[in-house]
Amino acid sequence: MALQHYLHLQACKSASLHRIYMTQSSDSNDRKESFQQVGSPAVEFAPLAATFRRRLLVGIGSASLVAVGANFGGITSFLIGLSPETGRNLKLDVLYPIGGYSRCIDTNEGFEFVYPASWVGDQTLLYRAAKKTEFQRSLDPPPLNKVKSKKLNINEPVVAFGPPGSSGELNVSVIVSSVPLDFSIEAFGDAKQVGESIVKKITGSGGVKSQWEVVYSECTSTRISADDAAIINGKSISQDIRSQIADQVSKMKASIGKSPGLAIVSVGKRRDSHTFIRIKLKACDEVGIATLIEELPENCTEHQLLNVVSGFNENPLIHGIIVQLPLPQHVDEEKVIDSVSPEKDVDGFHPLNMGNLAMRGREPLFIPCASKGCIELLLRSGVEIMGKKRHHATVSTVHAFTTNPEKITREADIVVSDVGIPNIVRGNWLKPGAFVIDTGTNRIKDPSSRNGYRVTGDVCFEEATKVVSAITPVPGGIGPITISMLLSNTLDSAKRAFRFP
Ligand SMILES: Nc1nc2c(c(=O)[nH]1)N[C@@H](CN(C=O)c1ccc(C(=O)N[C@@H](CCC(=O)O)C(=O)O)cc1)CN2
Repeated sequence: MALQHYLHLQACKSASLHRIYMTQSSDSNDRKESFQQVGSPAVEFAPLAATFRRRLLVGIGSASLVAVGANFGGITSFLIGLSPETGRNLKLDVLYPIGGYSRCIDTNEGFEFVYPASWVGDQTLLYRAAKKTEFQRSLDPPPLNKVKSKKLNINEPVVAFGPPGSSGELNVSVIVSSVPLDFSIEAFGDAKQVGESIVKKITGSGGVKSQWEVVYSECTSTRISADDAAIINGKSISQDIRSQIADQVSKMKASIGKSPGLAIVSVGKRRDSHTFIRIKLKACDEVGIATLIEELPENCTEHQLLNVVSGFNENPLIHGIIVQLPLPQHVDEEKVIDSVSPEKDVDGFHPLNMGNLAMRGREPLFIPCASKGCIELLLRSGVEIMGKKRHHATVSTVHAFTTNPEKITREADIVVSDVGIPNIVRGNWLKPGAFVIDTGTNRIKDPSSRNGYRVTGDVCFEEATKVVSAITPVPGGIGPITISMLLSNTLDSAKRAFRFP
């Protein structure tokens, strides 16, 4: 959450107005850096900095961002003529100048201010603002590999205004800046005092008050949700991983003329299993991993299934084998998993690999894809996994018979959910600032969607984003990263088989 302050201020010349500096950060790193701005109010107010972040918005000036308003047959100007103060309170100056001043309101950035009505805005900034608004209103889906847009220069104003034809020597600009969570502009005095001290600072006129006069000043505070959780873009992370894998696969092919091969065994007609298999086949294709698929009917015998696995175990073109789970009731899942060669067990489910993963000082040939994906995501996100088991962490497991699961979950810095029940993990189960990985893939009825259902995770996303620092969405979070780990395991297996570095 963030706190916004609006300072509405009209400065009456005669000294030149210089800039009021504010900075708007586009991501959390910027937010931290914005306190470094030398000479800005953010720096001036930095001693108030505590642990959290808020935004300070201070504004004067501006023109053309204001929507062109009508005079409604003279009614507006009539009302304003009766009482300029009432007109200002009603914000009619957005539409029609009052006493030579107009009002600019930017609901996106959360600021508003009044400015000399004759002034004009900086065209480049206006163009950029218009483009941003257009993008936000667009119904087109965002690009798949959306890169967070960063402002080129953190010191750059959001809007800047000056007299027409001038070259900026007299101007008012607005830069939106981070301030500490406990920041309060009221601590600097009432609206008039704050206005005066800012004008004093920017005009450099110290106590020589004869050069200027604050004619109108107002402070308001509004909470805005600027510090919601980071939503991890699993698709984009998985694309990075996949392009590295594709590079290595093509190097392998160029160097030894061989490619990794993955075999998939599917039993029955489960719709979700078929979706997952399709996703896996497509991903293999993208990176150059060859695939073989064996589809068995729901009523196949265990013996038939074991024979298929055995064939793939012997096949030198195959470096990875997965039997899509779950299997039908009449098939012994344990026997099937045990039948996969540990050297080709790219799911990492074979007891030898599981056992080695669990035992200290042992190295499994493969780590299960979802677990490996979680570690990969945490490492790539710069999350320190201190105290963990393999990574020196303390791990607590909550299951169906755990009493008070919310209490245990609330103590965790990293939460990985794999329950299979939509929204079971509520916002109040989570520690503020936690990193949440939601591996649940639950289909819930949704008549408004094309398939009649939609996929959702185990975590109540809307509640969680208000509490945690980062969360993986479903779909598009850990799922695609898990698939990338399957590709990575298959490549590793082929490298081992070919003794390829
Ligand atoms: N042999 C295996 N069977 C199963 C495994 C497994 O690892 N090995 N895990 C799960 C399902 N699973 C992999 O097979 C899997 C789950 C989810 C995704 C995924 O990418 N999900 C998408 C959404 C997909 C959708 O729209 O339905 C996402 O989260 O973005 C991939 C694989 C059970 N069986």
